[in-house]
Amino acid sequence: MPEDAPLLRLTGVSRTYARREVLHRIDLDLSAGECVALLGHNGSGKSTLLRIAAGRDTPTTGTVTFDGLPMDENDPRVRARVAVVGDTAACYPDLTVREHLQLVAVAHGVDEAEDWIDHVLADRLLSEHARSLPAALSSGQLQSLLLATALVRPRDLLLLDEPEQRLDPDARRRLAELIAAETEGGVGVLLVTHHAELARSVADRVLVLRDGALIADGTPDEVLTGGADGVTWLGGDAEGGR
Ligand SMILES: Nc1ncnc2c1ncn2[C@@H]1O[C@H](COP(=O)(O)OP(=O)(O)OP(=O)(O)O)[C@@H](O)[C@H]1O
Repeated sequence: MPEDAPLLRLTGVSRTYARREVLHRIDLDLSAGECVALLGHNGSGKSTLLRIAAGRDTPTTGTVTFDGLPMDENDPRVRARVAVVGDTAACYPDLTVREHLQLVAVAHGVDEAEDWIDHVLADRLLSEHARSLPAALSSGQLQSLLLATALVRPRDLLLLDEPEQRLDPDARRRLAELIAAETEGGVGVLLVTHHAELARSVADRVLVLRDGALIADGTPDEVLTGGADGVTWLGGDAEGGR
Protein backbone atom coordinates (compact mmCIF):
# COMPACT_ATOMS: atom_id res chain seq x y z
CA MET A 1 0.00 0.00 0.00
CA PRO A 2 1.45 3.43 -0.86
CA GLU A 3 2.41 5.27 2.30
CA ASP A 4 -0.20 7.99 1.88
CA ALA A 5 -3.09 5.76 0.76
CA PRO A 6 -5.78 5.77 3.43
CA LEU A 7 -6.47 2.59 5.35
CA LEU A 8 -10.08 3.65 5.77
CA ARG A 9 -11.91 5.98 3.39
CA LEU A 10 -15.48 7.24 3.69
CA THR A 11 -16.69 9.19 0.68
CA GLY A 12 -19.95 11.13 0.66
CA VAL A 13 -21.47 8.90 3.35
CA SER A 14 -25.07 9.66 4.31
CA ARG A 15 -27.44 7.53 6.38
CA THR A 16 -31.18 7.89 6.55
CA TYR A 17 -33.40 6.09 9.06
CA ALA A 18 -37.15 6.28 8.47
CA ARG A 19 -36.73 9.28 6.17
CA ARG A 20 -34.60 11.12 8.73
CA GLU A 21 -31.03 11.78 7.63
CA VAL A 22 -28.75 11.14 10.63
CA LEU A 23 -25.47 11.40 8.69
CA HIS A 24 -24.92 13.93 5.97
CA ARG A 25 -22.24 13.54 3.27
CA ILE A 26 -19.31 12.55 5.46
CA ASP A 27 -15.82 12.36 3.93
CA LEU A 28 -13.16 10.83 6.14
CA ASP A 29 -9.71 9.39 5.45
CA LEU A 30 -7.74 7.54 8.10
CA SER A 31 -4.18 6.33 7.47
CA ALA A 32 -2.22 3.48 9.00
CA GLY A 33 -0.69 4.66 12.28
CA GLU A 34 -3.10 7.58 12.59
CA CYS A 35 -5.66 8.21 15.34
CA VAL A 36 -8.75 10.19 14.40
CA ALA A 37 -11.08 11.15 17.26
CA LEU A 38 -14.75 11.82 16.63
CA LEU A 39 -16.64 14.00 19.11
CA GLY A 40 -20.18 15.29 19.21
CA HIS A 41 -23.26 15.52 21.39
CA ASN A 42 -25.63 12.63 22.10
CA GLY A 43 -27.45 11.69 18.92
CA SER A 44 -25.07 13.57 16.60
CA GLY A 45 -24.34 10.38 14.64
CA LYS A 46 -21.00 9.15 16.02
CA SER A 47 -21.98 5.52 16.63
CA THR A 48 -23.81 5.37 13.31
CA LEU A 49 -20.65 6.58 11.59
CA LEU A 50 -18.52 4.04 13.46
CA ARG A 51 -20.91 1.18 12.59
CA ILE A 52 -20.75 2.19 8.93
CA ALA A 53 -16.94 2.44 9.13
CA ALA A 54 -16.95 -1.09 10.56
CA GLY A 55 -19.10 -2.42 7.73
CA ARG A 56 -21.89 -3.24 10.20
CA ASP A 57 -24.30 -0.84 8.61
CA THR A 58 -24.60 0.30 5.02
CA PRO A 59 -24.65 3.95 4.03
CA THR A 60 -27.77 5.16 2.25
CA THR A 61 -25.44 6.96 -0.17
CA GLY A 62 -21.66 7.06 -0.42
CA THR A 63 -18.94 4.44 -0.14
CA VAL A 64 -16.59 3.00 2.48
CA THR A 65 -13.34 1.23 1.66
CA PHE A 66 -10.81 -0.53 3.85
CA ASP A 67 -7.37 -0.78 2.25
CA GLY A 68 -9.08 -0.45 -1.12
CA LEU A 69 -11.69 -3.17 -0.43
CA PRO A 70 -15.39 -2.40 -0.09
CA MET A 71 -15.98 -2.33 3.68
CA ASP A 72 -18.17 -5.29 4.61
CA GLU A 73 -17.93 -7.17 7.89
CA ASN A 74 -19.06 -10.33 6.10
CA ASP A 75 -15.80 -10.32 4.10
CA PRO A 76 -13.28 -12.48 6.01
CA ARG A 77 -10.40 -10.37 4.60
CA VAL A 78 -11.93 -7.36 6.34
CA ARG A 79 -12.84 -9.12 9.58
CA ALA A 80 -9.33 -10.54 9.91
CA ARG A 81 -7.85 -7.04 10.08
CA VAL A 82 -10.50 -4.85 11.68
CA ALA A 83 -11.13 -4.95 15.43
CA VAL A 84 -14.21 -3.22 16.84
CA VAL A 85 -15.04 -2.34 20.43
CA GLY A 86 -18.69 -1.31 20.50
CA ASP A 87 -20.47 0.84 23.04
CA THR A 88 -22.37 -2.01 24.66
CA ALA A 89 -20.93 -4.93 26.59
CA ALA A 90 -21.65 -8.17 24.74
CA CYS A 91 -20.48 -11.22 26.69
CA TYR A 92 -21.22 -14.89 27.12
CA PRO A 93 -22.49 -15.18 30.69
CA ASP A 94 -21.12 -18.73 31.03
CA LEU A 95 -17.58 -18.11 29.75
CA THR A 96 -14.78 -16.82 31.95
CA VAL A 97 -12.63 -13.83 31.09
CA ARG A 98 -9.86 -16.13 29.82
CA GLU A 99 -12.32 -18.22 27.82
CA HIS A 100 -13.61 -15.10 26.03
CA LEU A 101 -10.06 -14.29 24.99
CA GLN A 102 -9.37 -17.90 23.97
CA LEU A 103 -12.47 -17.88 21.80
CA VAL A 104 -11.39 -14.75 19.95
CA ALA A 105 -7.75 -15.83 19.67
CA VAL A 106 -8.67 -19.27 18.27
CA ALA A 107 -11.17 -17.76 15.81
CA HIS A 108 -8.40 -15.48 14.51
CA GLY A 109 -5.74 -18.21 14.36
CA VAL A 110 -3.41 -16.58 16.90
CA ASP A 111 -0.17 -18.54 17.45
CA GLU A 112 0.89 -19.31 21.01
CA ALA A 113 -2.41 -17.89 22.15
CA GLU A 114 -2.04 -18.71 25.85
CA ASP A 115 1.14 -16.66 26.23
CA TRP A 116 -0.43 -13.80 24.36
CA ILE A 117 -3.61 -14.02 26.45
CA ASP A 118 -1.49 -13.86 29.63
CA HIS A 119 0.16 -10.74 28.27
CA VAL A 120 -3.15 -9.06 27.38
CA LEU A 121 -4.71 -9.98 30.75
CA ALA A 122 -1.77 -8.41 32.56
CA ASP A 123 -1.84 -5.36 30.29
CA ARG A 124 -5.53 -4.71 31.11
CA LEU A 125 -5.09 -5.56 34.83
CA LEU A 126 -7.34 -8.59 34.46
CA SER A 127 -4.93 -11.38 35.46
CA GLU A 128 -6.57 -11.98 38.82
CA HIS A 129 -9.99 -12.10 37.16
CA ALA A 130 -9.01 -14.58 34.44
CA ARG A 131 -11.28 -17.24 35.92
CA SER A 132 -14.17 -14.89 36.70
CA LEU A 133 -17.47 -14.95 34.85
CA PRO A 134 -18.68 -11.62 33.41
CA ALA A 135 -21.33 -11.27 36.15
CA ALA A 136 -18.54 -11.15 38.73
CA LEU A 137 -16.77 -8.21 37.07
CA SER A 138 -17.18 -4.55 37.89
CA SER A 139 -18.39 -2.36 35.03
CA GLY A 140 -14.86 -1.00 34.53
CA GLN A 141 -13.42 -4.53 34.47
CA LEU A 142 -16.05 -5.50 31.91
CA GLN A 143 -14.98 -2.58 29.75
CA SER A 144 -11.36 -3.76 30.11
CA LEU A 145 -12.46 -7.21 28.92
CA LEU A 146 -14.06 -5.66 25.82
CA LEU A 147 -10.80 -3.86 25.07
CA ALA A 148 -8.85 -7.07 25.73
CA THR A 149 -10.89 -8.96 23.12
CA ALA A 150 -9.65 -6.45 20.52
CA LEU A 151 -6.04 -6.68 21.70
CA VAL A 152 -5.85 -10.45 21.67
CA ARG A 153 -6.35 -10.66 17.91
CA PRO A 154 -4.45 -9.24 14.90
CA ARG A 155 -5.63 -5.87 13.58
CA ASP A 156 -4.67 -3.07 11.21
CA LEU A 157 -7.67 -0.93 12.05
CA LEU A 158 -9.14 -0.45 15.52
CA LEU A 159 -12.59 1.11 15.87
CA LEU A 160 -13.48 2.21 19.40
CA ASP A 161 -16.90 3.47 20.48
CA GLU A 162 -16.59 5.40 23.75
CA PRO A 163 -13.95 3.06 25.18
CA GLU A 164 -13.50 5.43 28.14
CA GLN A 165 -16.97 4.51 29.42
CA ARG A 166 -16.92 3.28 33.01
CA LEU A 167 -13.12 3.69 33.30
CA ASP A 168 -11.60 5.53 36.24
CA PRO A 169 -8.89 8.16 35.61
CA ASP A 170 -6.05 5.67 35.99
CA ALA A 171 -7.70 3.20 33.60
CA ARG A 172 -8.34 6.10 31.18
CA ARG A 173 -4.64 6.98 31.29
CA ARG A 174 -3.79 3.36 30.46
CA LEU A 175 -6.35 3.49 27.64
CA ALA A 176 -4.52 6.52 26.23
CA GLU A 177 -1.22 4.61 26.46
CA LEU A 178 -2.83 1.66 24.68
CA ILE A 179 -4.07 3.85 21.81
CA ALA A 180 -0.63 5.48 21.50
CA ALA A 181 1.00 2.03 21.36
CA GLU A 182 -1.48 0.96 18.67
CA THR A 183 -0.68 3.89 16.40
CA GLU A 184 3.07 3.53 17.04
CA GLY A 185 2.65 -0.06 15.87
CA GLY A 186 1.02 1.15 12.63
CA VAL A 187 -2.61 0.48 13.54
CA GLY A 188 -5.14 3.08 12.41
CA VAL A 189 -7.53 4.07 15.20
CA LEU A 190 -10.96 5.68 14.90
CA LEU A 191 -11.97 6.78 18.39
CA VAL A 192 -15.54 7.85 19.14
CA THR A 193 -15.46 9.63 22.46
CA HIS A 194 -17.17 12.12 24.73
CA HIS A 195 -13.89 12.74 26.47
CA ALA A 196 -12.25 15.69 24.77
CA GLU A 197 -9.14 15.43 26.94
CA LEU A 198 -8.64 11.81 25.84
CA ALA A 199 -8.97 12.98 22.24
CA ARG A 200 -6.43 15.71 22.84
CA SER A 201 -3.94 13.29 24.35
CA VAL A 202 -4.05 10.62 21.62
CA ALA A 203 -5.54 11.98 18.41
CA ASP A 204 -3.68 13.26 15.37
CA ARG A 205 -6.94 14.75 14.13
CA VAL A 206 -10.20 15.64 15.82
CA LEU A 207 -13.53 15.68 14.00
CA VAL A 208 -16.74 17.07 15.45
CA LEU A 209 -20.20 15.96 14.35
CA ARG A 210 -23.32 18.02 14.85
CA ASP A 211 -26.72 16.76 13.67
CA GLY A 212 -24.99 14.33 11.35
CA ALA A 213 -22.68 16.82 9.66
CA LEU A 214 -18.97 17.39 10.24
CA ILE A 215 -18.52 20.87 11.66
CA ALA A 216 -14.81 20.64 12.49
CA ASP A 217 -11.80 18.68 11.25
CA GLY A 218 -8.31 19.58 12.36
CA THR A 219 -5.52 18.97 14.82
CA PRO A 220 -6.46 18.82 18.52
CA ASP A 221 -5.01 22.31 18.94
CA GLU A 222 -7.11 23.63 16.08
CA VAL A 223 -10.37 22.03 17.19
CA LEU A 224 -10.13 21.86 20.97
CA THR A 225 -9.50 24.65 23.36
CA GLY A 226 -9.56 25.12 27.12
CA GLY A 227 -8.02 23.27 30.03
CA ALA A 228 -8.22 19.70 31.25
CA ASP A 229 -11.52 20.13 33.07
CA GLY A 230 -13.19 22.53 30.69
CA VAL A 231 -12.28 21.43 27.21
CA THR A 232 -14.50 22.87 24.53
CA TRP A 233 -14.41 22.55 20.81
CA LEU A 234 -14.23 25.61 18.66
CA GLY A 235 -17.74 26.54 17.73
CA GLY A 236 -18.76 27.12 21.30
CA ASP A 237 -20.10 23.76 22.44
CA ALA A 238 -19.11 23.00 26.00
CA GLU A 239 -17.90 19.43 26.37
CA GLY A 240 -15.65 18.31 29.14
CA GLY A 241 -14.47 14.99 30.44
CA ARG A 242 -17.03 13.00 32.32
N1 LIG B 1 -31.26 1.77 13.90
C1 LIG B 1 -31.73 3.01 14.01
N2 LIG B 1 -33.00 3.30 13.62
C2 LIG B 1 -33.48 4.56 13.69
N3 LIG B 1 -32.78 5.61 14.15
C3 LIG B 1 -31.51 5.38 14.55
C4 LIG B 1 -30.93 4.08 14.50
N4 LIG B 1 -29.65 4.18 14.96
C5 LIG B 1 -29.47 5.47 15.29
N5 LIG B 1 -30.57 6.18 15.04
C6 LIG B 1 -30.72 7.64 15.26
O1 LIG B 1 -29.61 8.27 14.66
C7 LIG B 1 -29.19 9.38 15.44
C8 LIG B 1 -27.71 9.24 15.73
O2 LIG B 1 -27.53 8.17 16.64
P1 LIG B 1 -26.09 7.72 17.10
O3 LIG B 1 -26.26 6.55 18.03
O4 LIG B 1 -25.22 7.54 15.93
O5 LIG B 1 -25.61 9.01 17.92
P2 LIG B 1 -24.32 9.21 18.86
O6 LIG B 1 -23.67 10.49 18.43
O7 LIG B 1 -23.47 7.99 18.85
O8 LIG B 1 -24.99 9.41 20.28
P3 LIG B 1 -24.46 9.08 21.78
O9 LIG B 1 -23.41 10.10 22.11
O10 LIG B 1 -25.69 9.25 22.59
O11 LIG B 1 -23.94 7.66 21.78
C9 LIG B 1 -30.05 9.40 16.69
O12 LIG B 1 -31.06 10.37 16.54
C10 LIG B 1 -30.67 8.01 16.73
O13 LIG B 1 -31.94 8.02 17.30
